[in-house]
Amino acid sequence: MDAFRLLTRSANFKKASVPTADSAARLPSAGTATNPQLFRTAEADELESKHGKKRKRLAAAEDDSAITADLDFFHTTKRSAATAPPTGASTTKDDQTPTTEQRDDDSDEEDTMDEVECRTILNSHKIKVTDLRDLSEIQPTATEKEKEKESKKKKKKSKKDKAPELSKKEQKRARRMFPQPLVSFKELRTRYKISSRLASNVAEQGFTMPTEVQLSSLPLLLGGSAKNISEPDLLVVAPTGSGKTLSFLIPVINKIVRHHHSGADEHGILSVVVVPTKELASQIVNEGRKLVAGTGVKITLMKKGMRVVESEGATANEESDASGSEDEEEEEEGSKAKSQNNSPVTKSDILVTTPLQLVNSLSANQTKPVASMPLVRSLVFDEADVLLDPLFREQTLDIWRSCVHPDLRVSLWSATMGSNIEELTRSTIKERLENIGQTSSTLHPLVRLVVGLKDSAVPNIDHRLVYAATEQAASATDVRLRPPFLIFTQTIPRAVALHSELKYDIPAEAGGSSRIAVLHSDLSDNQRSDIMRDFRKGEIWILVTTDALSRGLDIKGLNGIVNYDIPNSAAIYVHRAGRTGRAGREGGIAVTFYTKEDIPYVKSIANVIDASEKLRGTDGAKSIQKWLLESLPDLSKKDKQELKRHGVKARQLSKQIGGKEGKDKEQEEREARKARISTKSGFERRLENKKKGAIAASRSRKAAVSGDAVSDDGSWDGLED
Ligand SMILES: Nc1ncnc2c1ncn2[C@@H]1O[C@H](COP(=O)(O)OP(=O)(O)OP(=O)(O)O)[C@@H](O)[C@H]1O
Repeated sequence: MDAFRLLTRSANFKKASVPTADSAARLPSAGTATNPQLFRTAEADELESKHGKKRKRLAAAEDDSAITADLDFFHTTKRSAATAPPTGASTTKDDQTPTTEQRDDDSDEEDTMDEVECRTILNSHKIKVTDLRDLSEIQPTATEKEKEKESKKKKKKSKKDKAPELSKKEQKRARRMFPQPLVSFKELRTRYKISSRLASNVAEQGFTMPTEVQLSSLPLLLGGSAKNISEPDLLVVAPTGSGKTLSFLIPVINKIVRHHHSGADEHGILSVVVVPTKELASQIVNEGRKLVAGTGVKITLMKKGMRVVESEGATANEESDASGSEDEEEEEEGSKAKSQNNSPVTKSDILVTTPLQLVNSLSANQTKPVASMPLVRSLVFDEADVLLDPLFREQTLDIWRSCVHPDLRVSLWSATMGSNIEELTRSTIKERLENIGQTSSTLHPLVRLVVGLKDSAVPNIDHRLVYAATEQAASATDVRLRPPFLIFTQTIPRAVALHSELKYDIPAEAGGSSRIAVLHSDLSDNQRSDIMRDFRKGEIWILVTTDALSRGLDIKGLNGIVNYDIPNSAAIYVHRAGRTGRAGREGGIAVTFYTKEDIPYVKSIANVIDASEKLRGTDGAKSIQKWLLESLPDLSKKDKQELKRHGVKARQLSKQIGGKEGKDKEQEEREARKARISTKSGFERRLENKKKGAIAASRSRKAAVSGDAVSDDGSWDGLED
């Protein structure tokens, strides 16, 4: 396929190919205001503004219920007078001076919704909250009633005294929860009494209304919304780009502020956030730093060689000074320079890490048993399904088990979650408690929160499934993509090959090859972070990558993604596509090319696209036609697993290039030819080669006549002996 022609159609500065002002204004990169909520009804709007209005009287700030209010995606918003922290506020002591919000502390006390209102709002936002405890623990009174009924029946009909059994429907109903939704960020302070400094840091982000996952998870995690429910362990499935990061960071930070204020003489890591990639870890640390400013809470990115707990042989004077600066870089540099054993124990409250880095640190690079982290109260697994996938599972569970505090709460977050994760979570919670000698009666609830349709792509982006017959077949499509965008391939060699094929095609007037880069896990950490920095800054327009960047990466102005190779599973499609259309932004495009080798694997992706288009509710313009869905073959479970593990077979060869010893040169060349990604057909290349050959032959003939030797490529080869 003529990939570059397709990929850069809008990077070409010819007039005709530049998108119109209208279409450009709709693009994520235009940074226009948007409503970050994906699902809502007029009924919910009415209820939310009714409850919002009560607060408006008390809080002198902007109206939360305005759907069209400007969002500031580029962080140019200045702290407003109403939300600004007091001048000269201490950077370590929080909540010293009363702010507007503090004075409004009691404002929401009586503004409690009834269950019908809560239910209406949650349903309208497609939010489903389920208590996963045993039924007897959830509604002892209901079962008591059932028992009574049963015994009456028994008397009448003289039946055996059996335990009551609820129908599946009744069980589902009994498990449903309707926590009071958070209709505005100001409620964080007024109803949930979070730290005033944290509340003003949230306000400073300029967000006008909570997204679905925020409005439902924050009340659960901050407590006080669901009757008789203490802070639960939480399993969250919510769309990509829906603001899950803020949802877990706010409660984690608030808990630490409270802990600091409680006067507890404990210093060390209190919360751990585990994520699958370094890029995501550093992105979360950046988000976290905005939220912890001035709260006295410290958030740190896990780095190689960092020590996170006191291990045998470490002495107190090896610890870094608690009064030391907040400058993370300084500390990170310091820890890099020293070997792990004599480097100081990191003084941080929140650690953000990939599983392997933390396990290596806790086990002296896996030479000792994994040390425990006795103070950790909050453990967050972001992209939990991949963390609990066999690839990372053991490391993730090691970290979980190493958190031995009895009050530990765990939360698992992702846009996709296999059914096995729920069971694994349940059993690990029980096992951990048994290991630390707690009985199951001390179990707190495990709650599941689902926003929208489980495992589906966001409804606010356009999907294109493009058939390209073979990789070399030219494809005529009307897909327009405007940088910045990401291109995903199945393997590292394919990403490298595609990058080499495309890099010289960017016109010099557009910045040439510096506008395109390739990022994958074989690059060094520094190379990866430099590339990410330049991509975020807009210096790189097109980034070719593997699934290393398919999860979590948040670049608000990303206009689209291209699946140059189809994803290995429907879940990966959801995550790759979800790199665009963040926080409800419209205009993003996800293009997926498929060749005839891919046909057996396309159906699950077509199904995801179909579901997302149904969710959007638009009639007409559907990219997946019914006939296509019906004609695509279904994949067996075994084949699905095989695909997930190894990708499309036809592209596996490229993984092996240069990887096997003892291969003869000819074989390697043959494989390299297969791995090469070409924007020209084999026929075109053969023609070109013939032409080159003819020119070279003619030159050699001329040279022979004049007595000179010229090689095939026209360079001087010297005189023959
Ligand atoms: N209430 C809000 N209003 C507007 N934008 C928001 C809001 N909350 C978060 N955002 C922004 O939305 C973007 C996506 O947030 P985030 O990265 O947390 O998504 P996510 O749900 O973790 O996505 P993914 O599943 O892809 O990791 C971020 O740029 C964030 O700043």
